[in-house]
Amino acid sequence: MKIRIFALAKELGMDSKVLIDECNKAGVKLKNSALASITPEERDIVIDYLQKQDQPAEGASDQAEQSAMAPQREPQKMRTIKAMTSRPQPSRSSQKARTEEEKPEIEEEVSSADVEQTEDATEAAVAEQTASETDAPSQEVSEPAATEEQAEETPKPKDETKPETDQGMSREDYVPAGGAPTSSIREMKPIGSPRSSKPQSKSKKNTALPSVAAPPAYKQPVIPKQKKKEEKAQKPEVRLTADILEQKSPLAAHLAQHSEQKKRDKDRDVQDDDSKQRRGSLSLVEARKQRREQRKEGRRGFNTEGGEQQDVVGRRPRRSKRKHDSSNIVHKTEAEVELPMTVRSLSEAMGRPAKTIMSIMFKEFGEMVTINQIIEEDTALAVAMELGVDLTFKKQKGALELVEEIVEQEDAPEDLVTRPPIITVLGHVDHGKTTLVDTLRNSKVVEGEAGGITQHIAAYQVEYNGHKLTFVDTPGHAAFSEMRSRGANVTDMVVLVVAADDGVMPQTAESISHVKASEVPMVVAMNKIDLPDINEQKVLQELTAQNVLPAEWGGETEVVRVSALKGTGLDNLLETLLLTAELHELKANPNRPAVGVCLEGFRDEGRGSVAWLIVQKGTLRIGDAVICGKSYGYIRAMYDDQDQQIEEAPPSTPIKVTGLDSVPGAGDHFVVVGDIEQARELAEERRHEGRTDVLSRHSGGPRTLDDILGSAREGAIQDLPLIIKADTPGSLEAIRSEINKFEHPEVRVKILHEGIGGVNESDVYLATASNAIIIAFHVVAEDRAMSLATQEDVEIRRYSIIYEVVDDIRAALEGLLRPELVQEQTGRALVLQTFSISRFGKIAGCRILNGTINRNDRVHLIRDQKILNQYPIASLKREKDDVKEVREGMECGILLSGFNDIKEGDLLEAFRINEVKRTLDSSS
Ligand SMILES: Nc1nc2c(ncn2[C@@H]2O[C@H](COP(=O)(O)OP(=O)(O)OP(=O)(O)O)[C@@H](O)[C@H]2O)c(=O)[nH]1
Repeated sequence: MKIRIFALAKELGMDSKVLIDECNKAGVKLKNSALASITPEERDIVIDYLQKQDQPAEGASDQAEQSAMAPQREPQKMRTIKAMTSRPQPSRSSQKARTEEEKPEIEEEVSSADVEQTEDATEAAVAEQTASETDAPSQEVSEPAATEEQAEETPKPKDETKPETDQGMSREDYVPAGGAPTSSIREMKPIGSPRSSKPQSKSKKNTALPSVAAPPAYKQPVIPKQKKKEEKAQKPEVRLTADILEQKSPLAAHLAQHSEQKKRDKDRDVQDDDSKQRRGSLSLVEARKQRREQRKEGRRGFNTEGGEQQDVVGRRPRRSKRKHDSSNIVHKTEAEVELPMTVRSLSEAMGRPAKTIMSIMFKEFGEMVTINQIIEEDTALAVAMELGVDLTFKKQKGALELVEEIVEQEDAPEDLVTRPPIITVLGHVDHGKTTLVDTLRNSKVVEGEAGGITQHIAAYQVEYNGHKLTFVDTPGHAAFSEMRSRGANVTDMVVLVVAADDGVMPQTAESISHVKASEVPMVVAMNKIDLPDINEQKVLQELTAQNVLPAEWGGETEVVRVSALKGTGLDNLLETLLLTAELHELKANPNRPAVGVCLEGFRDEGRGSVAWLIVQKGTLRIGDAVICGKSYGYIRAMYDDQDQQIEEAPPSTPIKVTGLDSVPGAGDHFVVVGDIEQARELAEERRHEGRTDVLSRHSGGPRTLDDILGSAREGAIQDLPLIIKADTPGSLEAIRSEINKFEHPEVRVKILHEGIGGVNESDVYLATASNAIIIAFHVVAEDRAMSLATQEDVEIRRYSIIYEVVDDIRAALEGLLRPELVQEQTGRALVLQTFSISRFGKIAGCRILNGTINRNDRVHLIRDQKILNQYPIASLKREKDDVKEVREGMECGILLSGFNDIKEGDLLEAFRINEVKRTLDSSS
């Protein structure tokens, strides 16, 4: 095979002309053309020549190089290669251990050895080289003889010759693949034979490179190892045996359902296809008929089979295109809206579109409002009037109202259990109230008091025959009424202490008035019966004079003789009290958050703020969060009336507690709330508002004559409570006799207390507690009473002429009478025609026959001369406009509220209701 010069030059990295020159020098005569060709033998000669020129000392290796450069030979001839004996023989084991990296060293050894190059050997080397590249590992494993080893390695020294060949190299002739400059002489290989990359690595070591920039370090591309595929989660082996399927397991059921559904779908598809096919062949009329039938069937199926909707072929039930069903819109004539209100909430409350409200507000007030804008009550009222709606406001409950609600919350009858009675002891000073309580509880309270006069309310519990009784000792009846005036009406019954030696005294009389006003049962304890020279009958007489008729004289009041000092008759008193309590069935629910009253509050040096409380409902426990008036806190410690620490206090238990942040006032209610934060908020709200605690104050009843009249109009009061103080018994008698002349079944004067002398604090307290007014005839009020009256908003009316008193009382009583309601006819209208409008109802087209019809009037519906009923007017229109009034001769549209069966020829008789004031003389 001829070898072209240009190919050889390329192989050797030489210029073709240079190679031709070299060939000529080596004795191989050639034409001066790159296309000239040489035989392989000639090529070997040339190469040999070139090598000798470059490396004269390494002549031995030239032959090896030549053999490496040798063209293809048949591989079977490789066994004829002669091994060089001078070459150091590597041990078998070391050879085996050699790796690819070690090979260059071996090649060096080989190259330095004298190799006897023969033609056969050259051929064999080429063949071996080919084999080594195609199956390199096999070389190392199979090296039967030294000759073979040499044959393997003979191609490698070829790189040693590179520097020589590089000398004549030009860049134009050879640019190695990949652009990296290389000076290695390429070995001659048969066409198509793979090249070995091994010698190239070696060439870098020994070749003299042209002075060009260092090639970039070549990095063997790292082929990412293929990630080991994650093994799929092993699925449990589920075998659906016939048994399982038959057992109707959920899976079996699902599969059955699924297959059934599939089958059904398939069938339907087939049907559809059939119908499509059929449709194609049917005429239009027939097809329509068929579709109609199918729809009918579908509807039937839908209606009857319900759940089997998938079988239905018919069309879905048509939905209404309207967003809102206008028939559902309710146009109210009365509405209640919660404050604060927005246009939206007002619209919802009245059942009118927000747009309408906004347009009214724009027209009437020139206000542009949005749907979420908060509007004032007045504005809302005006809008409501415009729309013919009677609007009321519902105010959101404040925290205080919520507490009040807790206080007044009624318990279910089944939750109630009997509780001890709370008994207040009243009476004149020094008649023995404290001694009585003290003897009952066997302690020495009296001795501890300053001057022996009760300064504070105190409460104690007494046990008798297994029943508990709670006694409240007050400094006097004023305190009792004061408590009552604060709404802290803890007393279930009263023990009126009357000293047998003293009889009924002014404060006794006042106490009686207070008790009567409070309407609690009373038991009289005739005390000091141990004293000599007492007149029991006289005491009974005086009681009777105060309208307290003793039971022994046929009255209702039990009078028990006792000696508080000696302890005489106390059993009898306790029994009487228990019996009275039993009669009144005093019960409370112990299982609810505690509610009660503060009897007294004070600051204790050791314990801080201490409140003397009495539990009315529920059970108070240590740790409860409490609000009491404007004070709040946790119940830190609790003491009973013996000053013993206790953990909880059921209903009717008097206790002293610590833990409140400040000292609460007497009469303040306490309430257990959810947590301390809530208690704090409530207390702060009260303090912030600066208002007197709604719980500790009066219930907000009327205090003046005008108030009384005002509340009377609401039907709240039918009694006129009076306290009459006069200068003389004669004046008192005259006033009483005049007042008693007023007799009316609906109203009456109720004299709570009458007395000679100026108005005192007791009177004011009584008036406060009973919402009474005080008549002061020819007398004035004491300074303290006056200031108290101002403080408590109690009216003290001063008179000097008896007829003025009578006239005012008459006016007050007449004010208490509910006004008479009189109907006034305003106009009549005849129904000419009716129109049914789905959004509103039936509208009567009317003509006004006489008078006027107002939007706020009510209407009698008259049909065939019979009044069917009366209805308010929901809407009054002239043409399309809402109007307030329609006059005689006009036509209008009337919509009645609550009646939708109006007919032509009906007569509408409009009327309004007027309130006419009544007098005591007029018949009711
Ligand atoms: N002989 C006699 N003296 C009594 C009796 N009860 C009370 N006393 C005396 O009457 C005086 C007044 O008794 P108190 O118990 O302080 O009377 P009070 O009604 O509580 O007085 P104030 O606390 O001021 O309202 C004391 O000196 C008692 O010893 C009794 O049954 N017989």
